[in-house]
Amino acid sequence: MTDIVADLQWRGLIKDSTDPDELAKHLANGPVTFYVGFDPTGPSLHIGHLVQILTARRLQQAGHRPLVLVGGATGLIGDPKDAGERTLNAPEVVAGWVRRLQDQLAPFVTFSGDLAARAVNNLDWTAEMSVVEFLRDVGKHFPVNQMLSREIVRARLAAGGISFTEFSYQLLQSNDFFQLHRRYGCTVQFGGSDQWGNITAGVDYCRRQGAAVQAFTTPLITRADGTKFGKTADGQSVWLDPAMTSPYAFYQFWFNTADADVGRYLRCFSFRSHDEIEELIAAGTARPAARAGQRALAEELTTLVHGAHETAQVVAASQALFGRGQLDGLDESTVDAALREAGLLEVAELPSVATLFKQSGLCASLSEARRAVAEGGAYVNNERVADAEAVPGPDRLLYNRFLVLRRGKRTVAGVQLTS
Ligand SMILES: N[C@@H](Cc1ccc(O)cc1)C(=O)O
Repeated sequence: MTDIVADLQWRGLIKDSTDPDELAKHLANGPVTFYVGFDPTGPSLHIGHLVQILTARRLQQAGHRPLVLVGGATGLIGDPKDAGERTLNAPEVVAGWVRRLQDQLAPFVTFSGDLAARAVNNLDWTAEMSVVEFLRDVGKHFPVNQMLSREIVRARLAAGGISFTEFSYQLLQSNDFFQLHRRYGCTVQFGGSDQWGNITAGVDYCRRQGAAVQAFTTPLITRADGTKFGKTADGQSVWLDPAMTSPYAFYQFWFNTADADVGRYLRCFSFRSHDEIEELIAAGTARPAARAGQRALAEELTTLVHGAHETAQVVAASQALFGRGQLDGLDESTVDAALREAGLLEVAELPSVATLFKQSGLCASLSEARRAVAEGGAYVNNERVADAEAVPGPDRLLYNRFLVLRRGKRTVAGVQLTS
């Protein structure tokens, strides 16, 4: 067995733990069944969940058995958050999200072999519990004064209050840990650092009933410049669902990682060896402009989440857009996503090249556009434009609707003919 705790520590993936030495010993002693839970609060997981998803994958690769929980019950209740009371979602909606999240999580772990993962849903043991059972068997173990001292509860009380529903959430998550211990011998729970309160409540609850369990959290991923991790340049969340965030945008998100962050992100997200990561970091320090670390990170994560074909497409598209490859070989969906990311001008009829360069924002005025053409720095579909007044013919359109405009080496925009 590899020393997974040392590896996780090297990668900066352990924030809190019940006891790091005990945890290391426990995980060194043979296969351990562990769990991590996700609540269905929407139709897709996002990049903020990736740390937990990949930590589960790492633990399985290190010889442990994952229980991947999607909270069909807890998703109906809502984990209290700073922003205030959540609105309850309809049970059918939550059930649909449970299925989507289960499908989304499945590719990251293996469901066969000795260490086969298991998908679990806390609705299976929560729905059947009666109120009397809940209050007698679970509630009796939870001192309200301790629950009140939790940071999130204090914050919510100070900000006006919290419903009994959300206040009770931690009892459900605690009961999950105990149920998974009883049913499958689960002895470790981990989650994001915001889960430490729920997780320690569960550890206490299990231990009171004689179950020897341990837990840890992964840290919140931060950016060196203080802005929130997980948003694209234009402030959109980065979702794992390709219909919500295109693989192209997903790739660009990683590719745009700041030099100050890339070393930390490689450790935390990449499955490369420590040596390979150190080499990429050293290469980045020597030649930051080559963005070797960013490229490696973007390729690896896009492949993990969207597969090799999509990754090859987005890499080809990001090169082709900037004149370093063929536009012809790209899938229509990739062209669409890439141009949307670059900025897409929609027109009902094609005007002159100069007008396109102005309307797309690549040039500030028609005279600037004419100058760009005269200087040989204006391209349509990677072909240098000779005549600023010429109107591109329909034969120039990719997939009968797109044009790629480029000014110089770096600035690209798309045109879509909408008629
Ligand atoms: N509370 C977790 C999800 C979760 C739900 C149930 C559990 O047993 C564990 C985790 C979250 O909001 O992210």
